[in-house]
Amino acid sequence: MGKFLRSVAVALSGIRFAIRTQRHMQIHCVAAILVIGLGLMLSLSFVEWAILVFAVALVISLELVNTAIEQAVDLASPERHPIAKAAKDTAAGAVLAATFGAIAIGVIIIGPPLWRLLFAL
Ligand SMILES: Nc1ncnc2c1ncn2[C@@H]1O[C@H](COP(=O)(O)OP(=O)(O)OP(=O)(O)O)[C@@H](O)[C@H]1O
Repeated sequence: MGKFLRSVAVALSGIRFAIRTQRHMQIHCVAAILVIGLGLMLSLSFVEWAILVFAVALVISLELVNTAIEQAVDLASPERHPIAKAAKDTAAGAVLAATFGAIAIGVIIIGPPLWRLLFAL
């Protein structure tokens, strides 16, 4: 296997690890599938797709980084420590901030056409 393919394979195994072990990652993936399904139903514009895909990718990427930080902290500090807590809480905060942004983007982009579809206005 070439160097590039090996890098892709290890990155995919990291994603699989996060999906297998992190409940929040599973929730983000289900939400991403729902958003993409709704987007296909509502025939969004290219710009709307670009913004939605970016928002979804940002949340999933930050959840992966959060998982990496949790693993590294557990390895470096299996005992409880205020700095370990700060590292984990801050990483979780990054995911939360991106999730709020993605929800806002989803409501702004998907809300109006979904409303029209459901209530035929
Ligand atoms: N070594 C530690 N020292 C101090 N506080 C910790 C430590 N490990 C975890 N915590 C605290 O417990 C919280 C939960 O940590 P945990 O490792 O269970 O991750 P989590 O937030 O439950 O992530 P997930 O459920 O997505 O795996 C952390 O956000 C932190 O506040």
